[in-house]
Amino acid sequence: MSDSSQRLPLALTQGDPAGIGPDIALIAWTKRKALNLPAFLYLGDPAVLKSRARLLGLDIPLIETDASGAIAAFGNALPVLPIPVGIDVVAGEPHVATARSTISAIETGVDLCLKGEAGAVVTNPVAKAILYEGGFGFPGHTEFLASLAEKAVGRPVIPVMMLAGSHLRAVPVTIHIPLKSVAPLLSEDLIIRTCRIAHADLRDKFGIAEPRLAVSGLNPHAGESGAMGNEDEDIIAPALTMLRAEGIDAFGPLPADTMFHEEARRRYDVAICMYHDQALIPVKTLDFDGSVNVTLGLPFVRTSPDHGTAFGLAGQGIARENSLVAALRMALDMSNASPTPRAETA
Ligand SMILES: NC(=O)C1=CN([C@@H]2O[C@H](COP(=O)(O)OP(=O)(O)OC[C@H]3O[C@@H](n4cnc5c(N)ncnc54)[C@H](O)[C@@H]3O)[C@@H](O)[C@H]2O)C=CC1
Ligand SMILES: NCC(=O)COP(=O)(O)O
Repeated sequence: MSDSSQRLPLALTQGDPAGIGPDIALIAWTKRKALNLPAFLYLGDPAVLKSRARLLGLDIPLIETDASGAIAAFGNALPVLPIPVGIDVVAGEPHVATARSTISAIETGVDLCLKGEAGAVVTNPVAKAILYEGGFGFPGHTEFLASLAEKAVGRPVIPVMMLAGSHLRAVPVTIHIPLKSVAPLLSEDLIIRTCRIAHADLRDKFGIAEPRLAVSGLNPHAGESGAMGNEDEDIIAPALTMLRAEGIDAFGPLPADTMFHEEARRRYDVAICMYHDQALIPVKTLDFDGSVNVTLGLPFVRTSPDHGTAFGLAGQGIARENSLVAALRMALDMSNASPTPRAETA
């Protein structure tokens, strides 16, 4: 079964219950022995799991428990901390009525981490538009988790999204904003803070003694000496000068089109990119099934599969569990690297 040294279960949120979160949680559990999976506690509605298991033709025992019972139960049953969704969920048909339960699962996962009852929170995908319709006031998990962390530790928390796969780690400096808002939002300060957090977490949670940061430009050819835009020279380059003065190995701004080929990737540990697609396209193209979305800068560990809700696959038996498995493994490794929730020590 799971790593015998695992002290705390991982808290796995249900995500959007109409998406593939329940499917991949069930499938991962069936492979727990073969994959030597870390034990997890599913936070969500057992009725949704049962009906999804029926659709997938799986006979899976569930056990309702709190975090304290999850590791012992995991070998024989899928441990669930019940969070009812309140309606009959149809696989592949998202409904705004489930938003409260989706959010509540995330809050519960964070709470368990901060109380030292779970080693990490692993989030299944949510449909952002459904949550917005339900009144959710954050672009995604990343910013919501930071807000929950801020309340717990009583100081500002800057979350940094990193997508990590077998070929590439990449961080978008700006995340879920319209492309037209990227340039106005970029600042030396934002780039410096993002790079500092990526550097610190790669060192402390990923065991990279001296992380090398390759920083992209914003414009084609990193601005071509100002002919194709000024942000590269006026904002990114000065930020890198400042970071190097602090002893951080950050270089660039690099033309983004030539920094992701195989030989270029050997020169760095993480690519710092200026916007969402600049970072996520190469990661998902190189390793869609094996990459993980991890939030750096938090006082607890959070990972997630790199993919979304894939509503068209829910209940069909064709969703692959690989990215969730990678997220569970990474969560355990990271929580072993920083076993004490920082809220307790703040
Ligand atoms: N962490 C999160 O909560 C994330 C949530 N999303 C949300 O997911 C929703 C759908 O987004 P899309 O852009 O369509 O991305 P998506 O990742 O759900 O789907 C993209 C393509 O990959 C396939 N796919 C995704 N996961 C798969 C898996 N495990 N096995 C096999 N095939 C898989 C889908 O069928 C589709 O063809 C959106 O509402 C978005 O906001 C997207 C990314 C991350
Ligand atoms: N494109 C990545 C994504 O949507 C995940 O965002 P988050 O919910 O982890 O903030």
